[in-house]
Amino acid sequence: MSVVKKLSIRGIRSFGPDTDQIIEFYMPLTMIVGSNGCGKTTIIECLRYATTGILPPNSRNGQTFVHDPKMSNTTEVKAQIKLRLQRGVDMPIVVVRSLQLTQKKTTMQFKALDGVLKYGNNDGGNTSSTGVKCTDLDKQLPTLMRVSRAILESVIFCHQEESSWPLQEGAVLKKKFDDIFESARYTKALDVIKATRVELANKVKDYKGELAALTAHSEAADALQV
Ligand SMILES: Nc1ncnc2c1ncn2[C@@H]1O[C@H](COP(=O)(O)OP(=O)(O)OP(=O)(O)O)[C@@H](O)[C@H]1O
Repeated sequence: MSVVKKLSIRGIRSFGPDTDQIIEFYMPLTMIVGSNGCGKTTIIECLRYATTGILPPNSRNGQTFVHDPKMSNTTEVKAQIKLRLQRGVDMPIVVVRSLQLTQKKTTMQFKALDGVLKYGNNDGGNTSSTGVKCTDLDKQLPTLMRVSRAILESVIFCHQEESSWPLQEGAVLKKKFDDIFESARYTKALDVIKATRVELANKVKDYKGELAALTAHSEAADALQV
């Protein structure tokens, strides 16, 4: 099981780009309470983005996820989300994701920069990697947390705008459940098991043939010696 310990947000939505805002999470429950627009949803969005790399819906590919540069009278905002998790008794996982929003002449340019990943190993050692590609972080985090990306996306850190997916039409619902239960992986694993069984059965057949031939040779050799 993985536990969320600490989240630091800088330059996301209404969280300004000049200071890190730190949220600590406590066992067994942390309640986030605040007035409308104070940033509760942003906290969930940051947790989801940090663990899966999935941007919030309707965020114009990240452009409205990062703090608006105009609000800080600047042309560029560098944002950072830093998340500390705890896996097992004493195995920390730290992920740092950096984002950048630049005001060009007529457009805004959003960039997700390479991140940082640190985690403790079973043998007591530590792995620390900087400049990790976002796509690699997206794959590694769910594996390290031992939670599938689909469950992080649609269940644990489900965005409020997407939370009615259980009421959607059959095909959409089936796709969601297939993703959550990783049915594609299960079907693939079954195919691999079936193919391996056939391959091993053929090998057994060959070995049996070889054994029969060797036994016959051995009996012939014994007969010659007598
Ligand atoms: N790109 C942005 N730059 C700066 N501020 C932003 C940006 N996008 C959203 N905001 C502001 O961030 C806040 C978003 O807050 P959020 O939706 O997280 O609040 P909330 O506490 O969940 O509110 P509610 O209780 O209404 O759901 C709003 O005040 C919004 O105006």
